[in-house]
Amino acid sequence: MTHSTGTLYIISAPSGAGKSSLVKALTDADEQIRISVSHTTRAMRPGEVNGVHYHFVERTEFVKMIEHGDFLERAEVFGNLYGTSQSHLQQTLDEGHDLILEIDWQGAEQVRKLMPQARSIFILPPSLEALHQRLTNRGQDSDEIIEGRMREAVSEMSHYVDYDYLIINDDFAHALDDLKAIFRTNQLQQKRQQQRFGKLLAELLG
Ligand SMILES: Nc1nc2c(ncn2[C@@H]2O[C@H](COP(=O)(O)OP(=O)(O)O)[C@@H](O)[C@H]2O)c(=O)[nH]1
Ligand SMILES: Nc1ncnc2c1ncn2[C@@H]1O[C@H](COP(=O)(O)OP(=O)(O)O)[C@@H](O)[C@H]1O
Repeated sequence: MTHSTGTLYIISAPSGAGKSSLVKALTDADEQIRISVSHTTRAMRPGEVNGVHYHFVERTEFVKMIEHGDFLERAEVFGNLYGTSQSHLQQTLDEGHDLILEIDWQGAEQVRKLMPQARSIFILPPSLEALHQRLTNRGQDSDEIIEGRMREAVSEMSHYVDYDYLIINDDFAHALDDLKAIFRTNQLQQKRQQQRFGKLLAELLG
């Protein structure tokens, strides 16, 4: 009997680098990979759905959740609170699903300490100009918000060295192939470990 647990992935990137688009394309192609839905106090964007893109909550509710110890990790980003709730996280992994946390570098530091087996991926844009262009083309944030995100981008990007994998999202299809290869490689490693574990257990049990 082997026990198959999924892998926890942390994915970070400066706002607008293409992290959500890449993760969506990855999970559309592989239904065993799940995305964790964070809680946030930021305002909902047009087209966003509560409970799908985020759990949108008031600051008072978020603070209550902190006090109850509901979060695995949390951080203040661009003046809003974001956090990963503990509920369902371990259950999803135990069911054998890989789970993606799309979180910033501060959250990544907290998760690495708590779950050192997590794999982390950083996504970079090809240039700051391209990043600005993508934030503008996305058409969901005001100029003021875009400028704020551009100011934070360099500081967020300076943390890429702490991650296991680095992807440059220049051509989308290439970046998606890189992302798929990371998951494929880890899934193979996981299978090998399970086979070794099964063999060892069979030997021990005779
Ligand atoms: N620490 C932490 N960061 C998060 C979480 N959810 C989202 N973020 C980060 O918050 C930042 C802003 O997210 P969002 O407002 O959706 O903007 P977007 O990245 O431009 O789509 C992103 O860089 C995310 O990595 C979370 O649960 N925890
Ligand atoms: N490789 C790419 N080339 C051009 N545009 C891209 C690329 N990847 C993503 N985009 C676009 O850039 C914008 C920001 O992408 P998004 O996934 O929302 O970024 P993030 O989640 O990192 O903030 C979106 O409009 C998306 O369609």
